[in-house]
Amino acid sequence: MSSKQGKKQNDVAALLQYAGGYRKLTWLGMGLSGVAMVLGMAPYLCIWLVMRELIAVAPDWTQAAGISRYGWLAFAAAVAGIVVYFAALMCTHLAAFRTAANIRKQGMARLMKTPLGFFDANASGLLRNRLDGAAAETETLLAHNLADITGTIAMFVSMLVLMFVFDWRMGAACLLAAVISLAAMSAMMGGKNAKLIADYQKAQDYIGKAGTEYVRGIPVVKIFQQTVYSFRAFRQAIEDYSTKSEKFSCGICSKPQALNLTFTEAAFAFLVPAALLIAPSALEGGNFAGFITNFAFYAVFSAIISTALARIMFMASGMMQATNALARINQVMDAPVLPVTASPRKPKDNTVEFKDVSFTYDGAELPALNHVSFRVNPGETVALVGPSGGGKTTAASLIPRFWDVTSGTVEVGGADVREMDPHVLMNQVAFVFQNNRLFKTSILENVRAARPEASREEVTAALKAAQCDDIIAKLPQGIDTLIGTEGTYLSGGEQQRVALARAILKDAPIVVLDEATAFADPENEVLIQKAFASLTKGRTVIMIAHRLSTVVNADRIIVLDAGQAVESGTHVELVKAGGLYARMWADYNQAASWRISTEGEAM
Ligand SMILES: Nc1ncnc2c1ncn2[C@@H]1O[C@H](COP(=O)(O)OP(=O)(O)OP(=O)(O)O)[C@@H](O)[C@H]1O
Repeated sequence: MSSKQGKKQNDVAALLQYAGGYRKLTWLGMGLSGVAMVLGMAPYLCIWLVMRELIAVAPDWTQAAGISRYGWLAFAAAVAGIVVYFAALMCTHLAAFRTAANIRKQGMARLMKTPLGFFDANASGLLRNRLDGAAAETETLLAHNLADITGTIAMFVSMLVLMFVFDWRMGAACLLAAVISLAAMSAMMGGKNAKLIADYQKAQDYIGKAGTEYVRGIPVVKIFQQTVYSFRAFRQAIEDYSTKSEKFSCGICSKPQALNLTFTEAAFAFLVPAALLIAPSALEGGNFAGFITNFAFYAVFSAIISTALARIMFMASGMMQATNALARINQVMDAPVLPVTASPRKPKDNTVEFKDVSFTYDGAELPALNHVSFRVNPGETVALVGPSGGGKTTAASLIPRFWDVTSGTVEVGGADVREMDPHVLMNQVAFVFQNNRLFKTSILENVRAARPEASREEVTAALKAAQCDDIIAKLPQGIDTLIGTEGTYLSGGEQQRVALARAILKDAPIVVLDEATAFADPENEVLIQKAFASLTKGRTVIMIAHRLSTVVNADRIIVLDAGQAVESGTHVELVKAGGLYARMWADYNQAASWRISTEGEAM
């Protein structure tokens, strides 16, 4: 057996690992399918027996007493074949459904243990779709193709037996066509063509990805009046696909495919000359009736050769699908896992401390954070400010372990976050980031996601504290309204308030929030500020501040510039110090005064 074939079998075995105890059902299904196929051959044998009897008694057909018995036998075998095949499919389907369910479950479990930062580079929706698609493909493969493998093998073996048992010469003539067809098929799949197939599949994958990117970018194209040609990647993908599919078609579908197609249907073409060669000796030998019986049998039987070959083709494509599905499943199963300590430490209090923290993103040359140290005492509010790209979001992301530090430690309550039980860490800290997603479910369930055991009253109170009364009032079914459907969409500012209600309900002693109100109108902004106040009251707060007006009252301000904490102090201290913060404050005030004067002129 070639190593490639071995690998494909391993792929199937690897997929079956997910079936657990149900694997036995797959084996049973495969066995039954083989039995069904042998039973399916029995009617052909009966046809031969009927023909032999008819020819033996010709022209006095009334003497053919046994033919009805053979007829019933053929009928019984055909019915039994169908029943056994049905049972085989029941077994393989049960195992396939279980396998697909297990793949989905294990994949989701793996993704739950993956550091959150992983999803920045690998969209979670895409991963889920990939897993879902591969699991669905596995279902078809395990439910049908595997059963058909044994069926096809059984069909081939019984076909060979029947071919040689009556007249090996005519059997060999029928088989010759099959051999040529198989050789053409293997030439089609192997050698240079294997590369053509791989290139074609890659191009197909690439066009899919480029297409998705293109559709996502349509709004930008429209806004900036760009032509579709600005989507060079997509055009390139189309061109690449057309070249690869042309090469694929010419390589695969030329000679070998022509041979394959011709000879799958050509058993008869070899049978007739073979019969003409054998006929004289049959006449001389005095067994012409036997010869005619055999010829008639092979003429009928040759039809199933093309069926058998078609099944082999399906089998090969099923194996390819298995390899493909497994590769996609492995992408999810091989996702990195957040290391979890065996003996976790408990936080003593609600302090957050960065001790000489450095962090470099995978593949980046420069660190996003460079030896940063600061401490936030329980109940304090500390604001992270600084120019764009300074490292504010990165610093905040290290607290929930979106990523782990490259060096130094991030501590919560005196415990290194890497040494804490992730559940304890998550219960200790509430996070409100800019892209807080709301689920396509009711407002009630969206908020309750923070604490599933919370009562309806608690959710309502959290929504009230997050200034969501106006949102609830305008929704047809109040907090039970499904959002994201039938026109019940929330604006960016409204979504942020619902996300704040979620964080308020969580009632964690430490809050990390990204104060982004860029998309909120003035009315929404006031409400968001009030919601922030409810959320942060009495808690340890680390706030990523984009607008300096919100940090004036912070207990401390850390200025991050190019990954370094360049200044630290209160607003008054930092303005007095005359450094980067003072310049940012001056710029901010100037911008604010420009806004006031232009608004004044407009009026
Ligand atoms: N996922 C990522 N992979 C690689 N580099 C990243 C990633 N996210 C951020 N960076 C880089 O890390 C540096 C710090 O980025 P960060 O988002 O923390 O800055 P920021 O101060 O929050 O900026 P802003 O105010 O614009 O949100 C930047 O140079 C940025 O390009």
